[in-house]
Amino acid sequence: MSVIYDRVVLIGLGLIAGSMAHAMRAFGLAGHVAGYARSAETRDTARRIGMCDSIHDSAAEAVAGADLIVLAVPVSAMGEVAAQIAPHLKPGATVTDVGSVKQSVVQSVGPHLPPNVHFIPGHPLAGTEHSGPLSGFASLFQNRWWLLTPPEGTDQQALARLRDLIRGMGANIEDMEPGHHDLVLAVTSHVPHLIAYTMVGVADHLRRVTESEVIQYSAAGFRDFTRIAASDPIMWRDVFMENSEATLDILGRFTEELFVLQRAIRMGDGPQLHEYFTRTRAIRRSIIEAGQDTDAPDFGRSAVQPVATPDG
Ligand SMILES: NC(=O)c1ccc[n+]([C@@H]2O[C@H](COP(=O)([O-])OP(=O)(O)OC[C@H]3O[C@@H](n4cnc5c(N)ncnc54)[C@H](O)[C@@H]3O)[C@@H](O)[C@H]2O)c1
Ligand SMILES: O=C(O)C(=O)C[C@]1(C(=O)O)C=C[C@@H](O)C=C1
Repeated sequence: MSVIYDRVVLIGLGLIAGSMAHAMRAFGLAGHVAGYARSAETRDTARRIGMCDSIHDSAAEAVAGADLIVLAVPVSAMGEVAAQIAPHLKPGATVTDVGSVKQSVVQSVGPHLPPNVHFIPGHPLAGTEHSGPLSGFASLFQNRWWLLTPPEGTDQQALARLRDLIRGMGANIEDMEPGHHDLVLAVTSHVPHLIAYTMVGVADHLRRVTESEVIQYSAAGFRDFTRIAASDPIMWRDVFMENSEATLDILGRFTEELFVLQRAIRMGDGPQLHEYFTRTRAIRRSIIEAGQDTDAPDFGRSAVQPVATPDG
């Protein structure tokens, strides 16, 4: 593949920036990848593993002469970082971010940036429960969505170039309005994480009653929850602080549904439970058929299993 940007700088050197660095280098998408993180320990680790072509001790030095600047820090730190780099940006450069929330990033970053740079916010829908400079890997974005929220009047050339880079890392792109992004992600990512955190919290309380049983007999469903609930506490604190409105909206709907199921169980209403679970199973199938769950076994893509009747 050909070089899309001569000089890219990654601010924040964790899972997402590390994965971008590995992908850009593996696919030859950037002439030079520079990096900066606030903590000296993170910078040292990034140097040791050769994550980037150069690691800098100040954000100002890192962004000097860069064609693309990627903000890959927790959402609450985006505004502060934008203020630090703003006076040092090259005219005509593009600034993007990878934050999991978009409205608050647009509000906190946009006002700091000079009018002669292009700001195109983004969000790769790809991640793991791991964080930090050692957690990145080049294939993270393969066949994943990368949402962009370009403001009205965005320079089309700058946008096309950023899209080329993202496609070059293996992702598929969709444009969205920031408010809509935050609502969709509240449903598909933020509230599911909150539910996982809660369920593991419940089990932790129970563990004190049942001693080690929760761990010893941990079933696959619960283990999936523990993986999600092991995600970075700073990142997720920020997601809920910065996307509180959509999260509370979806959480309200979730609670209503939970009460419906709770009542069906209390009333012994098997048909209602069966009808509900049949609907949700169809959703899982459509995700697999759309190729969005790369971990799922192949049967989901090639054949549709018969739906069991209430009698089995
Ligand atoms: N982890 C995921 O699954 C995932 C997926 C998509 C998007 N995101 C978003 O990507 C961003 C980064 O997440 P991550 O998982 O790579 O996090 P991470 O914890 O792995 O890395 C964050 C990095 O930012 C640095 N940092 C923190 N505050 C800073 C500051 N003020 N100045 C400079 N550096 C600072 C940290 O030292 C660390 O190197 C977040 O906004 C997150 O919402 C995460
Ligand atoms: O796979 C995971 O571990 C993730 O949680 C990744 C995940 C998600 O799918 O919810 C988490 C947060 C993001 O902003 C994007 C992706």
